[in-house]
Amino acid sequence: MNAKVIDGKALSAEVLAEVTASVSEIQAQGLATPCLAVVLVGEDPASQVYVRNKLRQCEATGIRSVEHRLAADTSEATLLELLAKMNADPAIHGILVQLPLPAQIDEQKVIAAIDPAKDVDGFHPENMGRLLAGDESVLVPCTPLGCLLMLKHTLGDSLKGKHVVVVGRSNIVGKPAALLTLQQHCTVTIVHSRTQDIEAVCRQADILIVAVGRAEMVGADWVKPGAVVLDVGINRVERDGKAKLVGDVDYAAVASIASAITPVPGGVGPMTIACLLRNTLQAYQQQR
Ligand SMILES: Nc1nc2c(c(=O)[nH]1)N[C@@H](CN(C=O)c1ccc(C(=O)N[C@@H](CCC(=O)O)C(=O)O)cc1)CN2
Repeated sequence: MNAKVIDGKALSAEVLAEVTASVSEIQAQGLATPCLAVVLVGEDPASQVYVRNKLRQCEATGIRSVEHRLAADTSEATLLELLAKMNADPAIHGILVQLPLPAQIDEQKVIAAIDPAKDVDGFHPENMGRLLAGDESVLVPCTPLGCLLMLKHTLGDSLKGKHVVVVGRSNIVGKPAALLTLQQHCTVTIVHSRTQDIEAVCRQADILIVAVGRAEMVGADWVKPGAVVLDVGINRVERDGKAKLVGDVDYAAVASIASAITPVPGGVGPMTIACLLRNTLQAYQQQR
């Protein structure tokens, strides 16, 4: 079998085109423009790239953006003060704090300080709770939402009833990906570093979503022939003396037995940013 490549760049362009059309309509009606505030603390090179791409896509879709770049030694109190100001500003509809944060700042405290209505990352405990309760109007984390859109695009109605195995149990990807696929009537299993015979459990999956942060950990012997594989990992490795980006899945090996697979780069990553802008539009519409 040679897997179909699920093209995240093409699908994210479709999502962004829909956002652009909605923003144009809002502007044509003379309404306020949707606005996203992005906060970056420190100089992490990967975070700088992601933030730059987020701001670029805001511009391309017509969404207004406000950028706050804070020094790496910024105190938690200063960041919380900034968030309180943005929560109170009616011209800002979405707030995003780029993760990871420097060690002196408590990530959970920061996430909890964002107004849930403006939490376009969907990380706030109130939004996580609403997702758990099956509330379909809640803002949900962008990467798992991107995964869901890719699965709907690939499988359509046949997604229902499929056995999804999610590898990884993070709050940002693993747990929400499990809840979103459960909402689509899938049968869901989460596996993690302490799971016994993890390969055997993964081999039962019709759909395998891998988000562990370990380069090429999932080989062909983890995958049932014909399975759909979504690779959320982004790992920078050195191969033959050159820097290379690889996922958590051994792409060449797994593509030979899966029915469909996401590449790295160009798979789930671009969907994350497209879904952020989709969430910003949703937050705007829900605040009106
Ligand atoms: N506040 C948030 N912080 C972080 C999130 C998030 O959703 N919200 N997710 C990740 C980083 N991230 C977005 O912020 C992100 C990661 C990767 C990509 C992407 O497009 N990747 C490309 C490769 C780009 C590269 O060269 O590195 C791809 O896979 O094709 C977009 C967004 C952690 N922090």
